[in-house]
Amino acid sequence: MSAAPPIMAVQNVVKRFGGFTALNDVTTSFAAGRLTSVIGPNGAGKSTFFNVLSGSFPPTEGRVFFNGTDITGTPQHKLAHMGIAKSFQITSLFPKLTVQENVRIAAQAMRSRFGLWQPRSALNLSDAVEALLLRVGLQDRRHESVDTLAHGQQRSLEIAVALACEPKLLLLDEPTAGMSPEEAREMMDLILKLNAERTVILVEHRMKLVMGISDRIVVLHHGTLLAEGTADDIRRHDEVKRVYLGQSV
Ligand SMILES: Nc1ncnc2c1ncn2[C@@H]1O[C@H](COP(=O)(O)OP(=O)(O)OP(=O)(O)O)[C@@H](O)[C@H]1O
Repeated sequence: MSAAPPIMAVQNVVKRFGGFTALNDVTTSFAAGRLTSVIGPNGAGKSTFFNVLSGSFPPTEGRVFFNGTDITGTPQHKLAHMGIAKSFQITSLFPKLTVQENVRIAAQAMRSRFGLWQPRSALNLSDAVEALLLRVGLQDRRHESVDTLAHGQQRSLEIAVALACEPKLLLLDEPTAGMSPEEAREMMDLILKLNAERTVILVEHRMKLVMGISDRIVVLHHGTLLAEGTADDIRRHDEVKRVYLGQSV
Protein backbone atom coordinates (compact mmCIF):
# COMPACT_ATOMS: atom_id res chain seq x y z
CA MET A 1 0.00 0.00 0.00
CA SER A 2 2.83 2.38 0.82
CA ALA A 3 4.28 1.89 -2.69
CA ALA A 4 1.63 4.10 -4.34
CA PRO A 5 2.89 7.68 -4.82
CA PRO A 6 0.94 10.40 -2.98
CA ILE A 7 -1.63 12.26 -5.03
CA MET A 8 -2.02 14.85 -2.32
CA ALA A 9 0.18 15.95 0.56
CA VAL A 10 0.10 18.61 3.24
CA GLN A 11 3.21 19.91 4.98
CA ASN A 12 3.16 21.67 8.35
CA VAL A 13 -0.33 23.03 7.76
CA VAL A 14 -1.58 25.55 10.30
CA LYS A 15 -4.98 27.28 10.13
CA ARG A 16 -5.82 30.06 12.55
CA PHE A 17 -9.11 31.87 12.91
CA GLY A 18 -8.10 35.04 14.74
CA GLY A 19 -6.31 33.84 17.86
CA PHE A 20 -7.74 30.30 17.63
CA THR A 21 -5.64 27.54 16.05
CA ALA A 22 -7.98 25.08 14.29
CA LEU A 23 -5.17 23.12 12.59
CA ASN A 24 -1.76 22.88 14.17
CA ASP A 25 1.24 21.69 12.15
CA VAL A 26 -0.47 18.87 10.25
CA THR A 27 1.75 16.88 7.90
CA THR A 28 0.47 13.86 6.00
CA SER A 29 -0.02 12.49 2.50
CA PHE A 30 -2.67 10.59 0.57
CA ALA A 31 -1.76 7.70 -1.70
CA ALA A 32 -3.15 7.65 -5.23
CA GLY A 33 -6.02 5.26 -5.82
CA ARG A 34 -6.74 4.77 -2.12
CA LEU A 35 -9.69 5.63 0.06
CA THR A 36 -8.56 7.64 3.06
CA SER A 37 -10.95 8.77 5.78
CA VAL A 38 -10.33 11.72 8.05
CA ILE A 39 -12.06 11.27 11.38
CA GLY A 40 -12.05 12.99 14.76
CA PRO A 41 -14.39 14.11 17.51
CA ASN A 42 -16.46 17.30 17.36
CA GLY A 43 -14.33 20.36 16.77
CA ALA A 44 -11.25 18.29 15.87
CA GLY A 45 -10.65 20.36 12.74
CA LYS A 46 -12.00 17.94 10.11
CA SER A 47 -14.01 20.50 8.14
CA THR A 48 -11.20 23.02 8.37
CA PHE A 49 -8.80 20.38 7.02
CA PHE A 50 -11.26 19.55 4.22
CA ASN A 51 -11.49 23.24 3.31
CA VAL A 52 -7.72 23.53 3.15
CA LEU A 53 -7.42 20.40 0.97
CA SER A 54 -10.19 21.54 -1.36
CA GLY A 55 -8.90 25.10 -1.68
CA SER A 56 -11.89 26.77 -0.01
CA PHE A 57 -9.34 28.78 1.93
CA PRO A 58 -5.54 28.67 2.13
CA PRO A 59 -3.72 27.52 5.26
CA THR A 60 -2.26 30.26 7.47
CA GLU A 61 1.05 28.42 7.28
CA GLY A 62 2.30 25.33 5.46
CA ARG A 63 1.92 23.94 1.95
CA VAL A 64 -0.54 21.76 0.05
CA PHE A 65 0.67 19.62 -2.88
CA PHE A 66 -1.26 17.83 -5.62
CA ASN A 67 0.73 15.32 -7.66
CA GLY A 68 3.89 17.04 -6.47
CA THR A 69 2.74 20.54 -7.52
CA ASP A 70 2.40 23.20 -4.83
CA ILE A 71 -1.29 24.21 -4.97
CA THR A 72 -1.35 26.29 -1.78
CA GLY A 73 -3.77 29.18 -2.35
CA THR A 74 -4.80 27.99 -5.83
CA PRO A 75 -8.39 29.07 -6.62
CA GLN A 76 -10.98 26.29 -6.60
CA HIS A 77 -11.89 26.53 -10.29
CA LYS A 78 -8.24 25.86 -11.15
CA LEU A 79 -8.20 22.88 -8.80
CA ALA A 80 -11.24 21.47 -10.64
CA HIS A 81 -9.32 21.82 -13.87
CA MET A 82 -6.37 19.97 -12.33
CA GLY A 83 -8.63 17.05 -11.40
CA ILE A 84 -9.81 17.76 -7.86
CA ALA A 85 -13.56 17.66 -7.20
CA LYS A 86 -15.42 17.98 -3.96
CA SER A 87 -18.86 17.48 -2.58
CA PHE A 88 -20.00 19.43 0.46
CA GLN A 89 -22.49 18.99 3.25
CA ILE A 90 -24.21 22.09 1.85
CA THR A 91 -26.30 21.41 -1.21
CA SER A 92 -25.30 22.87 -4.53
CA LEU A 93 -28.19 21.54 -6.61
CA PHE A 94 -30.96 23.34 -8.51
CA PRO A 95 -34.02 22.04 -6.62
CA LYS A 96 -36.66 22.81 -9.24
CA LEU A 97 -34.75 21.24 -12.13
CA THR A 98 -34.74 17.53 -12.89
CA VAL A 99 -31.98 15.11 -11.90
CA GLN A 100 -30.85 14.90 -15.51
CA GLU A 101 -30.86 18.69 -15.99
CA ASN A 102 -28.66 19.16 -12.93
CA VAL A 103 -26.08 16.69 -14.21
CA ARG A 104 -26.29 18.09 -17.73
CA ILE A 105 -25.61 21.64 -16.53
CA ALA A 106 -22.56 20.46 -14.58
CA ALA A 107 -21.20 18.39 -17.46
CA GLN A 108 -21.79 21.20 -19.96
CA ALA A 109 -20.17 23.81 -17.72
CA MET A 110 -17.09 21.66 -17.22
CA ARG A 111 -16.69 21.02 -20.91
CA SER A 112 -17.11 24.58 -22.04
CA ARG A 113 -14.98 26.00 -19.23
CA PHE A 114 -12.14 23.54 -19.43
CA GLY A 115 -12.38 22.11 -22.94
CA LEU A 116 -12.49 18.61 -21.52
CA TRP A 117 -12.16 16.65 -24.73
CA GLN A 118 -9.45 14.18 -23.87
CA PRO A 119 -10.04 10.65 -25.20
CA ARG A 120 -11.64 9.47 -21.98
CA SER A 121 -14.01 12.45 -22.18
CA ALA A 122 -14.91 11.79 -25.77
CA LEU A 123 -18.49 10.74 -25.03
CA ASN A 124 -21.09 13.15 -26.35
CA LEU A 125 -22.82 15.17 -23.68
CA SER A 126 -25.95 13.02 -23.43
CA ASP A 127 -23.93 9.84 -23.10
CA ALA A 128 -21.74 11.47 -20.47
CA VAL A 129 -24.82 12.53 -18.48
CA GLU A 130 -26.28 9.04 -18.77
CA ALA A 131 -23.02 7.48 -17.59
CA LEU A 132 -22.93 9.79 -14.55
CA LEU A 133 -26.54 8.96 -13.63
CA LEU A 134 -25.80 5.25 -13.94
CA ARG A 135 -22.66 5.65 -11.86
CA VAL A 136 -24.61 6.97 -8.87
CA GLY A 137 -27.71 4.81 -9.42
CA LEU A 138 -30.13 7.62 -10.33
CA GLN A 139 -30.93 6.60 -13.89
CA ASP A 140 -34.54 5.74 -13.02
CA ARG A 141 -35.03 9.16 -11.41
CA ARG A 142 -33.69 11.21 -14.30
CA HIS A 143 -36.95 13.06 -15.03
CA GLU A 144 -37.86 13.81 -11.42
CA SER A 145 -37.32 17.24 -9.98
CA VAL A 146 -34.59 17.38 -7.35
CA ASP A 147 -36.86 18.60 -4.56
CA THR A 148 -38.86 15.35 -4.75
CA LEU A 149 -35.80 13.15 -4.10
CA ALA A 150 -34.99 11.55 -0.76
CA HIS A 151 -32.08 13.14 1.10
CA GLY A 152 -29.72 10.27 0.28
CA GLN A 153 -30.56 10.52 -3.41
CA GLN A 154 -29.83 14.25 -3.38
CA ARG A 155 -26.40 13.53 -1.92
CA SER A 156 -25.77 10.94 -4.64
CA LEU A 157 -26.78 13.51 -7.23
CA GLU A 158 -24.30 15.99 -5.75
CA ILE A 159 -21.62 13.38 -6.22
CA ALA A 160 -22.67 12.93 -9.87
CA VAL A 161 -22.31 16.70 -10.27
CA ALA A 162 -18.84 16.56 -8.68
CA LEU A 163 -17.87 13.69 -11.02
CA ALA A 164 -18.78 15.74 -14.10
CA CYS A 165 -15.25 17.18 -14.24
CA GLU A 166 -13.82 13.64 -14.34
CA PRO A 167 -11.72 14.15 -11.23
CA LYS A 168 -8.64 12.17 -10.31
CA LEU A 169 -9.33 13.02 -6.67
CA LEU A 170 -12.76 13.20 -5.07
CA LEU A 171 -13.06 15.01 -1.73
CA LEU A 172 -16.20 14.30 0.28
CA ASP A 173 -17.22 16.21 3.40
CA GLU A 174 -19.51 14.12 5.60
CA PRO A 175 -21.39 12.51 2.70
CA THR A 176 -23.70 10.66 5.11
CA ALA A 177 -24.73 13.74 7.13
CA GLY A 178 -28.45 13.61 7.90
CA MET A 179 -28.87 10.13 6.38
CA SER A 180 -30.71 7.13 7.75
CA PRO A 181 -28.50 4.10 8.52
CA GLU A 182 -29.74 2.43 5.33
CA GLU A 183 -29.00 5.50 3.19
CA ALA A 184 -25.57 5.79 4.84
CA ARG A 185 -24.73 2.18 3.97
CA GLU A 186 -25.79 2.76 0.36
CA MET A 187 -23.63 5.87 0.22
CA MET A 188 -20.63 3.91 1.52
CA ASP A 189 -21.22 1.29 -1.19
CA LEU A 190 -21.28 4.04 -3.79
CA ILE A 191 -18.06 5.57 -2.41
CA LEU A 192 -16.33 2.21 -2.61
CA LYS A 193 -17.36 1.87 -6.26
CA LEU A 194 -16.13 5.38 -7.03
CA ASN A 195 -12.84 4.60 -5.32
CA ALA A 196 -12.28 1.76 -7.79
CA GLU A 197 -11.76 4.49 -10.41
CA ARG A 198 -10.17 7.35 -8.49
CA THR A 199 -8.64 8.49 -5.21
CA VAL A 200 -11.14 9.42 -2.50
CA ILE A 201 -10.57 11.45 0.65
CA LEU A 202 -13.53 11.36 2.95
CA VAL A 203 -14.26 13.40 6.07
CA GLU A 204 -16.71 11.49 8.21
CA HIS A 205 -18.08 11.92 11.67
CA ARG A 206 -19.51 8.40 11.99
CA MET A 207 -16.35 6.40 12.56
CA LYS A 208 -17.98 3.00 12.40
CA LEU A 209 -19.01 3.63 8.81
CA VAL A 210 -15.48 4.27 7.57
CA MET A 211 -13.67 1.55 9.48
CA GLY A 212 -14.78 -1.17 7.07
CA ILE A 213 -14.11 0.64 3.80
CA SER A 214 -11.00 2.80 4.31
CA ASP A 215 -7.51 1.83 3.19
CA ARG A 216 -6.19 4.36 5.64
CA ILE A 217 -7.57 6.51 8.42
CA VAL A 218 -6.26 9.86 9.63
CA VAL A 219 -7.38 10.94 13.10
CA LEU A 220 -7.46 14.61 14.04
CA HIS A 221 -7.87 15.85 17.60
CA HIS A 222 -7.74 19.48 18.73
CA GLY A 223 -6.38 20.38 15.31
CA THR A 224 -3.40 18.03 15.48
CA LEU A 225 -2.79 14.73 13.73
CA LEU A 226 -3.32 12.21 16.49
CA ALA A 227 -2.86 8.98 14.52
CA GLU A 228 -2.84 7.52 11.02
CA GLY A 229 -2.91 3.97 9.75
CA THR A 230 -5.21 1.12 8.85
CA ALA A 231 -8.51 0.57 10.65
CA ASP A 232 -6.77 -2.05 12.81
CA ASP A 233 -3.95 0.37 13.67
CA ILE A 234 -6.51 2.98 14.68
CA ARG A 235 -8.60 0.56 16.74
CA ARG A 236 -5.50 -0.44 18.69
CA HIS A 237 -4.13 3.08 19.14
CA ASP A 238 -4.11 4.02 22.83
CA GLU A 239 -4.46 7.77 22.29
CA VAL A 240 -7.35 7.26 19.88
CA LYS A 241 -9.06 4.97 22.35
CA ARG A 242 -8.65 7.63 25.03
CA VAL A 243 -10.08 10.38 22.83
CA TYR A 244 -13.04 8.24 21.86
CA LEU A 245 -13.54 6.85 25.35
CA GLY A 246 -17.04 5.48 25.55
CA GLN A 247 -17.49 5.45 21.80
CA SER A 248 -17.08 2.34 19.71
CA VAL A 249 -14.39 2.74 17.05
N1 LIG B 1 -14.55 30.33 10.49
C1 LIG B 1 -14.21 30.03 11.74
N2 LIG B 1 -13.97 31.00 12.65
C2 LIG B 1 -13.61 30.71 13.92
N3 LIG B 1 -13.47 29.45 14.39
C3 LIG B 1 -13.71 28.44 13.54
C4 LIG B 1 -14.10 28.65 12.18
N4 LIG B 1 -14.26 27.47 11.57
C5 LIG B 1 -14.01 26.53 12.51
N5 LIG B 1 -13.68 27.10 13.68
C6 LIG B 1 -13.32 26.42 14.91
O1 LIG B 1 -12.29 25.49 14.63
C7 LIG B 1 -12.49 24.29 15.35
C8 LIG B 1 -12.54 23.12 14.38
O2 LIG B 1 -13.74 23.23 13.64
P1 LIG B 1 -14.09 22.21 12.46
O3 LIG B 1 -15.45 22.59 11.96
O4 LIG B 1 -12.99 22.16 11.49
O5 LIG B 1 -14.16 20.85 13.29
P2 LIG B 1 -14.85 19.47 12.89
O6 LIG B 1 -13.89 18.41 13.31
O7 LIG B 1 -15.27 19.50 11.48
O8 LIG B 1 -16.08 19.45 13.87
P3 LIG B 1 -17.55 18.81 13.66
O9 LIG B 1 -17.39 17.33 13.63
O10 LIG B 1 -18.26 19.29 14.88
O11 LIG B 1 -18.09 19.38 12.38
C9 LIG B 1 -13.78 24.45 16.15
O12 LIG B 1 -13.43 24.82 17.48
C10 LIG B 1 -14.48 25.59 15.46
O13 LIG B 1 -15.26 26.34 16.37
